[in-house]
Amino acid sequence: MDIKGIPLTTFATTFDSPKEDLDPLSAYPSSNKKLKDERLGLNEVPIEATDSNMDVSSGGNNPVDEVTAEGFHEEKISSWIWILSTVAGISGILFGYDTGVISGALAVIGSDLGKELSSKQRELITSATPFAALLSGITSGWLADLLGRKRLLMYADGIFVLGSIIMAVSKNIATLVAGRFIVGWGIGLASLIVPMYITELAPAHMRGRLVIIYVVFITGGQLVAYALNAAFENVNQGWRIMMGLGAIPALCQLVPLFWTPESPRYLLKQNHVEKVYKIMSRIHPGAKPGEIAYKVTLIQEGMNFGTLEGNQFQRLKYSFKRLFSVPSNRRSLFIACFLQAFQQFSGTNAIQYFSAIIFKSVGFKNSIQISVVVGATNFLFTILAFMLIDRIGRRRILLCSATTMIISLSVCAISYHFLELKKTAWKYVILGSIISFLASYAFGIGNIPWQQAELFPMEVRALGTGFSTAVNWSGNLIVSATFLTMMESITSVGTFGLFAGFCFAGLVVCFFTYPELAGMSIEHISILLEKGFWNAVKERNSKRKSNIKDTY
Ligand SMILES: O[C@H]1[C@H](O)[C@@H](O)[C@H](O)[C@@H](O)[C@H]1O
Repeated sequence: MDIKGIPLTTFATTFDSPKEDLDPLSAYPSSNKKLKDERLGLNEVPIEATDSNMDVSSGGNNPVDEVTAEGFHEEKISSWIWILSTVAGISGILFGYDTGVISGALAVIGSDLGKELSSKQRELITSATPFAALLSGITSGWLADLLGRKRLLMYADGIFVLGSIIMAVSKNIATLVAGRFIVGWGIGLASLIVPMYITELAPAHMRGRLVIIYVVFITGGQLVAYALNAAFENVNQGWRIMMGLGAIPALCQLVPLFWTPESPRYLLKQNHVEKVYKIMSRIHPGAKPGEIAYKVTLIQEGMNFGTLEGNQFQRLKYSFKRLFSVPSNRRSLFIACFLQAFQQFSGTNAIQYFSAIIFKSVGFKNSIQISVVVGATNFLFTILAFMLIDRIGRRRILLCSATTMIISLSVCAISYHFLELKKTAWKYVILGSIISFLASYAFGIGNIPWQQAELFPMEVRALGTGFSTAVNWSGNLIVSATFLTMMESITSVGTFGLFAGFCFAGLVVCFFTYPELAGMSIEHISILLEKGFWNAVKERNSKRKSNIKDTY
């Protein structure tokens, strides 16, 4: 038996393990911890050919002996990985579009649903989407393990289409709320699955960029929505078109999804080794068959196989137990949830969703057009993060961007103080500080929390990211539902000052708990977190100084 011409015994002879001799994926018997750690790069030595990893049977010409940790970085990666990440990322358009379009739609809906909308009804229509996303995030993690990432994404598209149609044809408030709820359910599902799917597919050194594709689509979707809000401002029943348009990206994604493969890590969990082998060979066209088998082995070793036996309920129970009982999993959960909370409590969506109202209230006449500029800033700086994240690293980007967010929000709060003293020129400082806040936000905390799946080992990944996705949507709901009330009760100075305070707390916590994860294989991250937050941070800082890279 062999895989693509590589005798499976190649790997068995490597480790002298008669028990596992027919399975390349058992090339690293768990008992041989030192050797396994070395092969996984945990002993911080580049993997080099030694007598013990040479294939004697192939006359010492084993492709494995040419594999070094550095070698994985320099090999050719096919453009297919970009196509797959882009197809998955399209869900981001739906997320961004549906969260961005509502403010414009509510502004023009008038009495089209029978009578003028009250504030309570507006709130209900707005919050139905984040509320449903929160519920689906928290309840659907296990579905990603049961049905697979790809299939669930296809269901999410079906849900989007249904929700968009219901919203477009709604005749009363209840139907519109139902449509918004259905769309929100799809958004919650997609925001759970897409980052996980891309993370599980991506080679370590480009994972940051590939996951950000999703956020580029989110912010792109928001920008399109703000532009349409401005364009449809005076169109009779135009809000129906705006809502219905959401179905188009969903349909555009559904078609190519039929040809998209399932996540290799999910397939491995289902024991579809041959399929994984094919996917990996396509992603790494330059790699030799032995190198591919080696990569697969590394992934499988890190996935802790055999622990997810039993029926669905037992597995869920097991995952749940492991998530909360294993210290490194708890740390992963803390970081993932904290980053999502930091993102939302920075006040970003209060500013984005209500930007037209904010700018109108400080004295700008063309406030809807200015909110398009706000959306464009978010989009452009997400693209900048996309270009730089794998080079600069997540931690450095995060700490820098959080610092400029704090400064921008503080300047904004101070400017409101002077504006209240009737010094109207300060409105330009408010505009500048809000744009600078969003630029810094988009460059760092706007995208890094969506790297969440890399924090969790396979056995708890779906559940863990389900929780952190739910934190994102709860934060979104709380901040957007309380922003206007806060502006009234604690004033604009107090509100922006409070967001600056949240960001300061976020910066401090990230400094002590969030290690640099760029370039690490996802199987290593939880092993790193076993050492504790601060030790992990220190270890990765010193590793980056000595420029030690990781394998796939
Ligand atoms: O990462 C995204 C992005 O930053 C969006 O602009 C924001 O509206 C979302 O809430 C956030 O999750």
